[in-house]
Amino acid sequence: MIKVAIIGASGYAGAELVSILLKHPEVLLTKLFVSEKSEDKYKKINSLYGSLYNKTDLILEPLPAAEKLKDDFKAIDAVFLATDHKVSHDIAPILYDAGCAVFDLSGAYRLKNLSAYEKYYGFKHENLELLNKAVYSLCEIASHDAIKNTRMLSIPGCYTTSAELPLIPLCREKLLDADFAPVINSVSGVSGAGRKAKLSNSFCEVSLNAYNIFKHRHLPEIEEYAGTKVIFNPHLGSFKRGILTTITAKLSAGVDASNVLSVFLKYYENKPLVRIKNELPKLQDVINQPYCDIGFTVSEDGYIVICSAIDNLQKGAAAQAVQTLNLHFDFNETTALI
Ligand SMILES: NC(=O)C1=CN([C@@H]2O[C@H](COP(=O)(O)OP(=O)(O)OC[C@H]3O[C@@H](n4cnc5c(N)ncnc54)[C@H](OP(=O)(O)O)[C@@H]3O)[C@@H](O)[C@H]2O)C=CC1
Ligand SMILES: CC(=O)N[C@@H](CCC(=O)OP(=O)(O)O)C(=O)O
Repeated sequence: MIKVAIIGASGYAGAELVSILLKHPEVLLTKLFVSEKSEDKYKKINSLYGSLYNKTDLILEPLPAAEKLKDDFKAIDAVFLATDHKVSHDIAPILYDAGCAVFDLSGAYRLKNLSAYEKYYGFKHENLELLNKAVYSLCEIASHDAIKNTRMLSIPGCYTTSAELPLIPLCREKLLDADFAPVINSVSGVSGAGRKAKLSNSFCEVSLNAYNIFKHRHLPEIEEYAGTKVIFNPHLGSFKRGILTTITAKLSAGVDASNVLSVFLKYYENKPLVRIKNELPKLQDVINQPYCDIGFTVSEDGYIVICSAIDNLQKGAAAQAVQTLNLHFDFNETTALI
């Protein structure tokens, strides 16, 4: 059994982690943390999330101050950071030095392109040594040896997971016309914005609208890992969870639907959490599930439209983080997930 802690456990991604990890036979969920000044400190997590009633009595503890953090985490094998990017940026090195395997769900350790942190995240990255150790854990694509051999695991973004799983194979195998930047339209449920109340996420304000076009922080992440310029159009939808992504691209000359299917099967046939479908995927098939469903259609004149569907809190966050933990500790990849 490994001892596991979650920082940011009262948030949407953190609570999803609790729910998954309670089912994990190799994990002893030991500690849950919120910020030092949290309104929820010392509450039971099951008082915030009724679905956890009778499943755990764990309490949300205030995170100790930085000076104490290293000693307090020496007995912990793995820690999940379900915290804001800057919080993760600041505390990950301390937890790493305490000897923990660190699974960071934020964007703080995803990009190797340093200038993107200032432009898209609004802070200068100051932990370059740890950033160099971080492995970007898109589990179906990343090297499993790399995931095993580092203790700094950076979990991909939610929109990016839904875009990169279809795009990376097609870009790597040069099936897409490089002169035509793929256009990615994604619609996310409101839980993607986190649990804290904000006017833009309140019931009467949420509609269906695009936002942050050309400046969303997942744009540099998709471009870095798919290796292509893209146009990324995120949308907020009036539903709780899930992301449906529709990608329009132009195929390279001579490429047809059978070539696309062969490449998807080459990458994903033996990957239990990516399902290649012969129809366009639906959100309802992946909600509360750890899967990414992918389907596509090709026009007679060589364009392709690919759709992917994930649950933002599962394959887009907590399930992918647990999948990474499973690979890191050599457990079965889907333990506690399916
Ligand atoms: N929601 C989603 O779909 C996805 C989220 N992510 C990423 O996961 C992370 C968490 O997201 P999400 O769950 O939505 O966010 P929430 O806002 O729902 O939760 C944030 C959590 O962090 C805690 N927290 C805030 N400040 C601190 C601090 N200084 N120290 C310790 N804990 C703190 C909050 O509790 P309190 O404020 O009470 O202290 C809360 O538990 C973010 O980096 C996000 O970008 C990634 C993929 C998808
Ligand atoms: C609907 C909504 O607001 N979604 C969030 C993205 C989800 C998220 O948490 O971003 P990371 O995956 O980078 O951590 C946003 O656009 O900022």
